[in-house]
Amino acid sequence: MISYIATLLAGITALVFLLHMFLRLTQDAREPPSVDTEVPFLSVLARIGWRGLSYWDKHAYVRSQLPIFTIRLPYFRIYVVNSTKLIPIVQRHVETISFSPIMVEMSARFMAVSNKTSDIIRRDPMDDHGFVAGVSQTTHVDLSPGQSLDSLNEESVRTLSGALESSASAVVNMREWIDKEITMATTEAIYGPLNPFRDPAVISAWPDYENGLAPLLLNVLPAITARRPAKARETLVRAYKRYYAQGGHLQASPFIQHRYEFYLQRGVPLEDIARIEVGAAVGLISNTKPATFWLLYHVCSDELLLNACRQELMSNAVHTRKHTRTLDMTRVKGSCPVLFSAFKETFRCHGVGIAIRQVVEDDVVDNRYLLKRGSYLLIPAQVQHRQRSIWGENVDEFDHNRFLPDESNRGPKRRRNPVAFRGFGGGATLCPGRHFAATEVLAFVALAILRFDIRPRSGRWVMPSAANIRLDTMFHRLDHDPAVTLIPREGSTEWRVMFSGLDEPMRVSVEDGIDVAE
Ligand code: HEM
Repeated sequence: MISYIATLLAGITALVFLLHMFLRLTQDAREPPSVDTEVPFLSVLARIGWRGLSYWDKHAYVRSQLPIFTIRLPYFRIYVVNSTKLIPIVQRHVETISFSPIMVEMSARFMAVSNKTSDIIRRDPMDDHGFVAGVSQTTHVDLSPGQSLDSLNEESVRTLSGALESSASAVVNMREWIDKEITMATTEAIYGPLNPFRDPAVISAWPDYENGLAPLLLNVLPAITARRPAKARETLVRAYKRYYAQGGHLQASPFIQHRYEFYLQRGVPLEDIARIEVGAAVGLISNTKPATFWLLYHVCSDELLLNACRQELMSNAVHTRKHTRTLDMTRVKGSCPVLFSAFKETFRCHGVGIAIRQVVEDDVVDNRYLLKRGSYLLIPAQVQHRQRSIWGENVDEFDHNRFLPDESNRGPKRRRNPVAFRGFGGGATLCPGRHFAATEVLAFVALAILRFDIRPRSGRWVMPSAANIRLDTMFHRLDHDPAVTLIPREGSTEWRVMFSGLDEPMRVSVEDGIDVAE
């Protein structure tokens, strides 16, 4: 028995020694240092298996304060960028560190397009005239400040305002309520009168699809691991095919029309246009819903913040005429600093997106770190959002005043590094939907708190836990859905919405000049 154990221990020691040798031989000294190498390749696998996606930000960051480090896995490397200084540098290497190859891979897996379309998507992935770059350009144009974005904003806010009209109290599950209204407001604005989300089959298939994105993306034994989401996806694809066949896109927003023309010019068949757009719908609605939930939760659960938001909305953004009140969304966006500060703090505390890129060619960043071709590179937003050196000692608290402009005039403004705010990502893949999403989130919360007292059924607000971070989400997902009572505040008042100024960008990223003064 003793000799058996001794042999086993000797075998394990030899294996660990060999793995260390292999690691040393294959890791270039100029590469970022590798971490979690007690047993090379295996200890990191065990930790990822144990902690899931929270490994990338929580564990890897806590273990290592390195500006950038390497995770060695059996077949590939992952570089994780921690340093705020390195982020803009890495983001400038668009030719060599790119999202395009990942986009190509993802479209084949989770949209399940035909081989023909897969080939079209794969064409020139790194070229400005390639498919991936082309869709991105079209999307950015129609979602940037201008006429197209104005009409999307007006339509979605109008739908929200209609949906939140009520003169009687109601009990709702808060997440379910927000999910439904945000989904309908967004999709009505985007898809127009033949919106596929008017179909109850689409509404009921959506959660299975959205909750199953990770298994669809991973594509390991999909018949077993992704059966439900794949079935839900087919229901959605059928509805989208009907939408295009009936000419729904001809009455839709320029965003949909231009994307449709782009696909047609590239020779994508109708079935696959439907598949691509079902995939794109995730970006349209899946992050706006939890963002709205968390902002409304924080505003309603803090009496001081609630009163401050109501007061500034009433003073700065609401016109009253007899029994009619009009909420001016341009003023909500530009003249309600407390609500806007709470909005950004919500993104700082709950924004958990992990930007993922592939290294397309060997490259050296910041004149010192060698990144090897074929590796992946991650920029976890949570690492930035929890930097004590940037956000201060109260980094772990929700401080709704954190982003208030400095009105104290006590000398020159101290500015925090705005790169550390990554609620909408940054660089070449900065979220093009940020102006639209921000307008919608603020509109929902403003209308909800002006029209209702929102009280938790349990008697007190309890912060929902959101332990699970998932591959497919940019925001904390809730583990349970709190029940609340909506009590109308002014029964006889008629509410309207308007935009007194159009073409207004939202300053929600470093690229927009976000204000993060202290
Ligand atoms: C609160 C809501 C939203 C959040 C938190 C959010 C967050 C993000 C983030 C973090 C990225 C960057 C991903 C990366 O760098 O890898 C991104 C990209 C993107 N988002 Fe959003 N987003 C939201 C709403 C929207 C909406 C409403 C749309 C469309 C109308 C949209 C469309 C996109 C697209 C198309 C990209 C990819 C951009 C590219 O590759 O060029 N997003 N989003």
